[in-house]
Amino acid sequence: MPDLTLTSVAKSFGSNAVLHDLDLHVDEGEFFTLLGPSGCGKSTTLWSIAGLHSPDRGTIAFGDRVVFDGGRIDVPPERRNCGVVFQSYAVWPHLSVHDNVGYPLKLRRVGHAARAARVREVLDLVELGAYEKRYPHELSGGQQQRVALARALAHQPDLLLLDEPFSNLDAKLRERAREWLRALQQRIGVTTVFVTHDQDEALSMSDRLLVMDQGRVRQIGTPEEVYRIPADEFVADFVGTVNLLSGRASGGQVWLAGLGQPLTVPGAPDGEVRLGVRPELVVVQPAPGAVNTVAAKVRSRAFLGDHYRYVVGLGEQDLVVHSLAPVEHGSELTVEVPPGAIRVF
Ligand SMILES: Nc1ncnc2c1ncn2[C@@H]1O[C@H](COP(=O)(O)OP(=O)(O)OP(=O)(O)O)[C@@H](O)[C@H]1O
Repeated sequence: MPDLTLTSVAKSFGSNAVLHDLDLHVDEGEFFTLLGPSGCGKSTTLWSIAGLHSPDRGTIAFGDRVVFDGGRIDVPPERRNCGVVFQSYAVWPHLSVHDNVGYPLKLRRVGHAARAARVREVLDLVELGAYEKRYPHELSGGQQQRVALARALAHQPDLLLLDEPFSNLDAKLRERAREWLRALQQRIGVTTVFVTHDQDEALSMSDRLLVMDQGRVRQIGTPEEVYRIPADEFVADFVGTVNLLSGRASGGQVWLAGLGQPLTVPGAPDGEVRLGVRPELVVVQPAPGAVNTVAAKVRSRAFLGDHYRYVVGLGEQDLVVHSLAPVEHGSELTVEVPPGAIRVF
């Protein structure tokens, strides 16, 4: 399986500049996710890799095979050897499961016997071995989506490209489909680029992910890196929930408006600062002697099954806190904002 490299890829549609000199590298066999809000350019990136869009500039290479280089090289999609699955599975309604999956092989003039054997092999891989003779309307949404995946894998693609493949599935099915697809990808080891705007999907499935905003890379990292050490406010806010607090720093102490005591924030540069704090890292009812303990009033409380979500007043700002500890609405409590839980932006 080749790796994938995009260098300075730029793309505009008319006056709308969609990709700005995008650089990315996907390792061999890696599950790499493009994550970002609607319209940020994820699909345009994926389509450029597949050869369905021609960028204005830049290079795209699969291993050492350059498939796009400015105006000089532009290998057509059918010769890039990608397997692509779109949001709408686009299985052909008039073809049986067998013929849908065998179609890319037929295009490549694979003989009848070899084709039938490979179709059986990939249908077994996606656990649809018993459905070969059925037609798409006789399958559930999840099964149709697996037919689309089998079709994308039939010709042993160099790269698997998935554009929001789960968005038509309901929440429960989507969760199962994630685990199943990730396990399958690991088993066959195909280099995969996955597009989603769903942070849970990106965090739970990826080896690494790229957070994108308006056609630019905000951060590339493992799920843990992106969640725990977000590069900026945008990433912190887009991936997970974060409290963004404004304050004034002086000598490693940050004063928040309306709070009668500073928070200790080692390394905070003097002047106006923005702090990011994950709700689950705030401690309710801290141990005696803890640093950064403050009195806070519970402004709202919601029970979410596996934890409570509180909004507490921290000076003039709100702080969202996730905790297992039951506390009454309106009560005064002490919370701890550990220095290690604070990111300075
Ligand atoms: N064929 C096209 N012609 C003109 N503009 C396009 C075309 N395809 C995409 N765009 C524009 O490019 C921008 C990026 O679109 P793209 O589909 O890549 O975003 P996305 O991040 O995949 O969004 P979504 O999650 O909604 O699919 C949008 O402003 C979109 O309107």
